[in-house]
Amino acid sequence: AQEAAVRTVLPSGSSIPLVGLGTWQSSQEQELEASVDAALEAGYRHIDTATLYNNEHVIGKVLKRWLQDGKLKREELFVTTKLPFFGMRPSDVPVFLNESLAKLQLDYVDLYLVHMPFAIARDGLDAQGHVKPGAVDKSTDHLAIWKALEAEHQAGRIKDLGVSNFNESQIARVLNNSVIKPAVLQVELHLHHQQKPLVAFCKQNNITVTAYSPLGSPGSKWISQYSGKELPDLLGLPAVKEIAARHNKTAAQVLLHHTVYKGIVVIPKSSKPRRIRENIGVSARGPTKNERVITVTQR
Ligand SMILES: NC(=O)C1=CN([C@@H]2O[C@H](COP(=O)(O)OP(=O)(O)OC[C@H]3O[C@@H](n4cnc5c(N)ncnc54)[C@H](OP(=O)(O)O)[C@@H]3O)[C@@H](O)[C@H]2O)C=CC1
Ligand SMILES: CCCCCC/C=C/C=O
Repeated sequence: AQEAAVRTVLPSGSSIPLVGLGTWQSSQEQELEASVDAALEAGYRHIDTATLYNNEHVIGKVLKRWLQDGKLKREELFVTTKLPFFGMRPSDVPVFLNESLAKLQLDYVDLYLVHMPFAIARDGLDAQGHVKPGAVDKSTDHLAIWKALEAEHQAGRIKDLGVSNFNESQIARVLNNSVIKPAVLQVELHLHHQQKPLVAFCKQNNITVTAYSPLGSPGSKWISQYSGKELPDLLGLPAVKEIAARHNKTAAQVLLHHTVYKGIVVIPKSSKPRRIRENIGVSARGPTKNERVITVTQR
């Protein structure tokens, strides 16, 4: 819980805790309620959600209870949610933000991300989660959406703005044509996909990076489905297990530490209280002279 207090400051002056709770694929209500409770008990103050996850109402219910009971102050919390790819028109921004705030039972979110750089029609995904032919809306205008987001920031309903799954040129275009700069980039990032050039670009531009799928999203097929590349079981890698044994840590803690010590935020998802506690038990300090850093070729 001590490490949970480690935060990185964003341009607005707010600060984002380096370890947050991921909640994608956590839609089973009772299980998610217990997970958020366990996370808050363990010292998490950063929760990552999205319109797409269909679970903001559950998170809101737990947060309201903690806030009402006086166990938590709003300013201690850091809540991120995201504009869905079926809401990529400027006029959609207030609609989806209102919906998120109502479900989360909050007056503002700490961070609002454009979830994906592309847009699809509301009914654009098939039952397998694939984009239906013709469903991509090529008229999406990132700058027009950004202006609508800036208006919400101005109105005090969003503290910081950011993007997710954007590449360098997409981020640069927003950077060069905005008043409120993107504070955070959330991307897939883990031992086998360290995103070094993108991280360096973000650092140069004062953008904090958040690593999603920091454990490699074990058990989920979505990374291989969209990238076309199979990820090994990162938790089972011999080097990771060896380091874990040497430091009396778990494999998950080794993977998270490898990202967090570089100042990159991690948002591991778990529905298991024991793992939720384990995942926040990582140190943000860098390696000492005698410690070996794992070097892995990017895929
Ligand atoms: N912006 C974007 O486009 C995306 C954002 N995200 C965000 O990032 C979060 C994390 O990414 P996600 O893809 O969920 O993947 P993670 O890398 O966080 O892996 C989650 C999986 O790891 C398991 N797990 C968690 N902790 C441990 C542990 N200590 N030991 C062993 N297994 C563990 C979980 O199982 P169990 O629950 O059973 O413990 C779950 O199956 C998401 O929940 C979401 O908030 C994710 C993908 C895309
Ligand atoms: C076009 C399909 C995209 C799948 C979205 C997966 C999102 C995951 C979590 O944020």
